[in-house]
Amino acid sequence: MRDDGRPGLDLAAALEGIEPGLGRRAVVAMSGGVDSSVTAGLLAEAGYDVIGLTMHLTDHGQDVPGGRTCCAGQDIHDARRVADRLNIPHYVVDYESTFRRDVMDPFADSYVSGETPVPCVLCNQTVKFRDLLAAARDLGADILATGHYVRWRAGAGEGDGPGPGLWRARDATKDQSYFLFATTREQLKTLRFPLGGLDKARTRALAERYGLSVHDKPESQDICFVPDGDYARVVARLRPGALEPGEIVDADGRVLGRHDGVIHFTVGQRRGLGIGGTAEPLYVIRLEPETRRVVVGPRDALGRDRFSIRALNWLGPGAAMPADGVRATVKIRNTFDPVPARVSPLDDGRAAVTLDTPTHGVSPGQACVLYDGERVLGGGWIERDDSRRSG
Ligand SMILES: Nc1ncnc2c1ncn2[C@@H]1O[C@H](COP(=O)(O)OP(=O)(O)OP(=O)(O)O)[C@@H](O)[C@H]1O
Repeated sequence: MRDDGRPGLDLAAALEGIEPGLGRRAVVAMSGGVDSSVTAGLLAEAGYDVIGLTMHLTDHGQDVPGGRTCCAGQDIHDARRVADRLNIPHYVVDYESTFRRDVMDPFADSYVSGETPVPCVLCNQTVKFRDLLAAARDLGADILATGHYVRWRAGAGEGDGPGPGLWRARDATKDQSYFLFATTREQLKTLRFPLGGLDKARTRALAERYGLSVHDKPESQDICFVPDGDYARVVARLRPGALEPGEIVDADGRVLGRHDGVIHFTVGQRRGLGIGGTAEPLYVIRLEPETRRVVVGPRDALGRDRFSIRALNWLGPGAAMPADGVRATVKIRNTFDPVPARVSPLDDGRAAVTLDTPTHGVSPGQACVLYDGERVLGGGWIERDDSRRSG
């Protein structure tokens, strides 16, 4: 493949990791954004017979001024224009009810139960890599590609795990591996992520090179169905009973104030507690939805070095996590740097995580993703620690 000579645009690097298409069929999940549009362009250029699929997921947030919603009218229109420009067929699939059932409802229930969920993982796990993957196979696809920034590599043979694995994106600032930890090996056999070796500037340069109108489209929001960031409003709409008031207490159970619903809080939060006048700043230490209590304390009380995770998905060497556990670096939030830990398997697909040093911000419902350097070893969901209760 040639480089077109523009500064910073190395097409050979962009196509690294993409097997030659040779007329094989690729379905591309096209959101109407620049990333998946360039993914489609790259695969067409690599010789694939490309079909674009856009999922209609929700029109939630349409009423929010300036909000870009996923899969709403404008995005479908953009995806269609890109497909026209690339001269590939494009279809829209309606997954609104499954998105509601498998992503939005669990998102709301998770907040109601005092957790801080990561709906993008659920969306990848269910809507994209279960339903869309099945649709792609029905269309005769050899591969399903998305515009996620993560690197896919075929298994390197013995000792390296039975099948393909995931590595962090070359561009650390765009890396989406945290949101993809739950992808199974079976799904990975068909999935490809052609942007894993690119940075965003190169992706935009490629979009221009392909003449795509979306080349300067703004980045999408963190959570596509909460375009203005007001997740509590979305939860309240889905679960009208969730806005029950309660008490803000310290670790000894002393009442310091009142709140209008645990869904407004997340572990580690400092702002918006509405309890001024304390000697030192207070943080949310724990949420107790059963009693509708928000437990607060000094920053020191936030530090935790042990917790458990559930629904462990293993992508490291071997078929499962070694029985005596692994050393890994673990990311407990997408925005946090990985920290060193020991992770040991428990029963029922759970694992015990022991951090080398206590860390702030361990939050039930968030994903804990395990890495060996750049390689994703897998991950699970952080569980609530029910051994601690306010007095
Ligand atoms: N509604 C959709 N229909 C089809 N595919 C989608 C849709 N939403 C997301 N995807 C796929 O999932 C990938 C990651 O989604 P994410 O919401 O993180 O978008 P993004 O990183 O902003 O990418 P893009 O620029 O393509 O929108 C997209 O690149 C695309 O391949």
